[in-house]
Amino acid sequence: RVLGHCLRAPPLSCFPRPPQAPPPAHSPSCLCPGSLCKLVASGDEAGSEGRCVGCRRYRCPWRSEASDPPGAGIPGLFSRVQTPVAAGRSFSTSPSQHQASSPVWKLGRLNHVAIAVPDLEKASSFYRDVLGAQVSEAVPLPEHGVSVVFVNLGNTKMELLHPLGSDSPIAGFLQKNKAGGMHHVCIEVDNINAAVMDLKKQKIRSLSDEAKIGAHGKPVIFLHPKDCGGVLVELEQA
Ligand SMILES: C[C@@H](C(=O)O)C(=O)SCCNC(=O)CCNC(=O)[C@H](O)C(C)(C)COP(=O)(O)OP(=O)(O)OC[C@H]1O[C@@H](n2cnc3c(N)ncnc32)[C@H](O)[C@@H]1OP(=O)(O)O
Repeated sequence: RVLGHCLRAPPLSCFPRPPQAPPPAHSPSCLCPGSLCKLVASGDEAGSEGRCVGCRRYRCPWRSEASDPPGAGIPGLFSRVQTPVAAGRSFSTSPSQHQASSPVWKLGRLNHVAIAVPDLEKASSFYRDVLGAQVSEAVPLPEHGVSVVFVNLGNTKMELLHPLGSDSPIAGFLQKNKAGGMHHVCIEVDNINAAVMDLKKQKIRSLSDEAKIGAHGKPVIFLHPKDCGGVLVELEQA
């Protein structure tokens, strides 16, 4: 029910399939038949918006690639012109809706989930020694007022944040949340400047005038949690 997940199967079980799997056969967990995909590809099906009705993928293995929209199928990037989830569920998007907004930037993969921690060594030890994750050394980032430890999870990362310096944003957070807790999520975008301009038009406030270089050496910008459903969102240039 989430963009990129199969509607008819447990999430993530539809695609990608194992590399060795023969593509044409129907996956046991995906009920997407080739005929549906062809209808979608030719634009005959209401709500197609260029995606497979069955598995919701632009690059459904059962459909022709001829009608993929620009940018579709780039690993990890979702088109900005995709239908909101609610409309997608009802398959009601018309082609004219699809063309209404130009895709100036695209949302990508989840880069990391950041956790504010009162004790960096204790938190590192939990992820490394108890959960068995691969954990980095602590990295000081004075320009952000934090020390950071990265926990590698394979498909994404966690970022353990501890205050550094006197005016760290994490210090205030930990005053309110003594045991620590989830601080922000970081999502990649393919064009951070276009994203910030577009979001500004939509009255989503950025927390700095321009992007700064973040923990991975790439431009990042934070969006106000009050404009993002109560979640502090960091955008990072992919
Ligand atoms: C290295 C880099 C990277 O990953 O690349 C990083 O992570 S740097 C990570 C550290 N850097 C940042 O966080 C930079 C962006 N953050 C900020 O500018 C600030 O921390 C704000 C998010 C604006 C919060 O500012 P401040 O603490 O001064 O204000 P405040 O405590 O009064 O909070 C204002 C309202 O926002 C809420 N609020 C505060 N922090 C929040 C958070 N992390 N998640 C969700 N809501 C949050 C508060 O509960 C409050 O709501 P109520 O009014 O309802 O009580």
